[in-house]
Amino acid sequence: MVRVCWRRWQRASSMVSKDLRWQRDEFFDVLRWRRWQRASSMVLRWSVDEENRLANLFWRDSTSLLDYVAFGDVLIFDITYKTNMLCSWHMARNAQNNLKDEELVRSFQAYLWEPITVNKFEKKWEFLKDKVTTHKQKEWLQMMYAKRDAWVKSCLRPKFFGGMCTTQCVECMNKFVKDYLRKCVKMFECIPAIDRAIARIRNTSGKDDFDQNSQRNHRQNLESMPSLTSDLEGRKSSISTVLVLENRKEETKVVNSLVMPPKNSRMADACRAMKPFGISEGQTKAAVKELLKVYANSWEFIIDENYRLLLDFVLDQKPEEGKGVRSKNKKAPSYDKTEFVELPTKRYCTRQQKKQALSPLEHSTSCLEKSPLKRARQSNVDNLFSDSEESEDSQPLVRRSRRRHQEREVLDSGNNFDPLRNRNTQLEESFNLIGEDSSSDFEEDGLKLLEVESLNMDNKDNVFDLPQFVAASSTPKGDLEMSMICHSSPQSDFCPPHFDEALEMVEETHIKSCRVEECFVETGTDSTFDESTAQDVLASKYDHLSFQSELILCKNLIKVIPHIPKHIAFGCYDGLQCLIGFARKDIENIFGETAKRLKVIQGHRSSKLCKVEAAHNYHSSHGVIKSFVYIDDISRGEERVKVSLENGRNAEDLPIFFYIPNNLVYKNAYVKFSLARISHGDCCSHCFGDCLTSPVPCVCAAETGSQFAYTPGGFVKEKFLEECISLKREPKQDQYLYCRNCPLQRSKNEKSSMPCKGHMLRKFIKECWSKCWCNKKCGNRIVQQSITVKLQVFLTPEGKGWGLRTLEDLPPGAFVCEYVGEILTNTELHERNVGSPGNKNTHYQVLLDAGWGSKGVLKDEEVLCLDATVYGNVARFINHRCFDATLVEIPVEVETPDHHYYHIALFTTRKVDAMEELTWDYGIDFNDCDHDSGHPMKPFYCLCGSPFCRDHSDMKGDVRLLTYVRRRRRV
Ligand SMILES: C[S@@+](CC[C@H](N)C(=O)[O-])C[C@H]1O[C@@H](n2cnc3c(N)ncnc32)[C@H](O)[C@@H]1O
Repeated sequence: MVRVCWRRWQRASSMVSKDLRWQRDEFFDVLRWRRWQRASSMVLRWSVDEENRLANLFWRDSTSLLDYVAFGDVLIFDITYKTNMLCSWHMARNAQNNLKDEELVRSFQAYLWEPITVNKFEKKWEFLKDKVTTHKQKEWLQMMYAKRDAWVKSCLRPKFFGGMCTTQCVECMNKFVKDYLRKCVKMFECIPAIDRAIARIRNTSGKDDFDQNSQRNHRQNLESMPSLTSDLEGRKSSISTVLVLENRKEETKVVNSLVMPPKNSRMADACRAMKPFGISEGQTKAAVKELLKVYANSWEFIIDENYRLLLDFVLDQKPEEGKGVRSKNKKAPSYDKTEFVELPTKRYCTRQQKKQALSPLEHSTSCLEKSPLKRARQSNVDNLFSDSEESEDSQPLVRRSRRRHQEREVLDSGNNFDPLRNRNTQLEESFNLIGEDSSSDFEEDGLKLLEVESLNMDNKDNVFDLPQFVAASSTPKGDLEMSMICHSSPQSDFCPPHFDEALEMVEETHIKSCRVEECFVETGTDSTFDESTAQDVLASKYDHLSFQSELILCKNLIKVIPHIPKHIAFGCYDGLQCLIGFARKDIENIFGETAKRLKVIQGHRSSKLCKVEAAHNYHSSHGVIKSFVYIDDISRGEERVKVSLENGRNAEDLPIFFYIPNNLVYKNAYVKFSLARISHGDCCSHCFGDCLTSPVPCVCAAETGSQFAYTPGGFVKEKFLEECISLKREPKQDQYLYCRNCPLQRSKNEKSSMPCKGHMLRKFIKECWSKCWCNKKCGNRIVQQSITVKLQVFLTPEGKGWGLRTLEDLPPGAFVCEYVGEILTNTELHERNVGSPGNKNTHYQVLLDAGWGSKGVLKDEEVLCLDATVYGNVARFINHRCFDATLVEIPVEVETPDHHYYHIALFTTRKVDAMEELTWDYGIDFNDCDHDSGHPMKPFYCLCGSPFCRDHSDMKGDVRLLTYVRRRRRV
């Protein structure tokens, strides 16, 4: 049986002949005249694109609504029809012809059938490229990628397409509807034509129903009487005279009175049936009375087809006539009639009622909740019901923050392909057009619909505790990550902070330019509840967020927020070193066999966490009890290899910082690498497989004189390494660049800014990356592979604090690690340091000044530096050594050829033995008395021990002595 109901016509404007611009007023005049005069229960929504052409059109009538509630059927027109869009069905077929590799075809087709976000699309595309084995495959995929604008838009999640999310043709329906449309038909001619097609379908399905019913009735009639239907009535009328028919009707009434349920129960049934549509008992009764008058007190027409007549009757009441149809206290929405042709509907119902409306379909409703896609549909049902105004007890859809981001997006004037931005613009347009509260309009994105109670600041204390700690960061790829850690003692009525409020808070304090495209809540608990109880508690707390399906409960705090840097918290407990925040299981993993010998102090009774005496006491050779701290992996799995920490000498305070494997953008830094925004010009389409094996080096090698900087073994080539080292060790005057308007001096805000002190000209390496067509294991991707060397943080004996050493022998030119931290603008760094007493932060700050002076005046947001004080990786432990350091830093471009942002990669300068300390020359001028060199790391008394040490300060000896004494005392 074909049921047709919601009709959504995506890109319907394409039906208008190309040079004919969309004449909106003309169209709506026609609509008003043709349709809206007749059917006041119609709902119409549309949005227009930048050129004022119709982009989306959606309409439904009362029958469609009934059908949708009952069957969920939607008619979608082929959105690829006469557009530049590619049909996914045809694409899938072409993929088979061109790729000729089952796995590759399957991966490609996944794009077509699975809903996806822009970022995920780009990320997944990388994997696809990795599977390419022939040039033909590469060429075809390259072509499809270039044309992605024409097909991926419709795969983007999550648009409501009535259960469909691709550009696939609805072949059977298309074929049917096509017969009703002529070529180059105008829009306003098109709609009646489609209506005719729909009417035909309904008629056919009605006839099918009739035939089926008749057969059944016939059988039933043979057995018993009570199967009188309107169909039977119809048949009677066709074979009887008027008189005979009247007699039959009288007989029918008598039979009805015998077999039909009593009047009261019929009325109650009718009220129950109308309730889901927001029609009150009073309204139903009034309407039934009217109908009974018309139909000579016969209920059969009213009951027929699930009270369809009754529903139509109630809905078709004009507002002024609709006694009781609309509740008195509701105001009519103030539509601009010139824009919005007719009141879209007369249905008003509460969300509660909406839920009830679906109660006959309880089973399917419960399924809806489980599936995001279905939930999207559910939200559209909701919106359909509430299309003109919100009922009193309905909850506003909170979209403040997201909309704010959308506005920003609209302002953003990048020309690159960004379907999401276009979509948002259209949506905003549609809101304006309709001129009603956008929160009650149809949702473009069911998955993101946040049905959140509106925030009542006055009542805040009762609603939630403010988060103890909020951290936000955005990755260079544009993702926003936010972490909140709250106390959750079992006694308190714990409620997680309001999501929207927290988002706003973070936005105010941390983020200026983020886009929230996806909201997933991942949460966990450290409570003593068992997992399922905790799950229930959290689910109930987050119930108002409608996030149930995304709620992920993790067993312990370590995994609470998996994508957020982990805080390695160390502290002192009764004079012993403690690790706080580790689960017992993790401690056991770390300490393995020795865990049994550790004194594990159970932490708060509320916690699975335990405080661990990490100081493993043992007797030294002198009979002194010493403590030994060993941590298996300070990166906690963020790196590919474990990075251990060992403190075998004394109980020095352990470092406190958040381990991050990649740079984070703090606030204003202009580092936005959304994959979707990188243009073709910035990526190398000649790459293929492993670029190092290619006879002709790809464009990425241009930076290093058309030769790759790496050997096939993954080391920096000797010659290039030598050049980098000598640039660093013996810089010549002509190797310095001077800015016309030095940002370092500028940030000091002094009236008479000092001239630039010069920035060293450095050699860059350009690596292939995600957008290139080589595979992930391409030899020209070394820094991106992150750390592969076994490293250990240890306490230096000379008094330099913590240091880093290698646990394996390393050849010259080996990549050790990247210096990772927060990316700040120089102004932000300056502000941060001014606010920190004694400039404590400066120990971990590095400038990204390799390209300064080569271009014109740098804008503030392009003047960048890294701060690893709070967020950093293992490189923050690398100490300085004058001149003959074991490491040299080489700027590496990965995502962008623009030199204002790059990665600081550290490579060995020579062969380094296992257990040898890794050092690099910070480039500090120790003799700069004013500390005005511009280097963010302020000079210290250098204890590098190099024969070429540049620090000739007399104090050095005293510092060494002090350190020695301090250490002796501790021991
Ligand atoms: C990037 S951190 C290196 C890690 C640091 N040692 C720690 O414990 O975290 C830089 C700081 O380490 C210390 N440092 C590094 N190299 C040093 C050296 N050669 N002599 C003395 N102190 C040094 C200085 O305090 C400097 O500000």
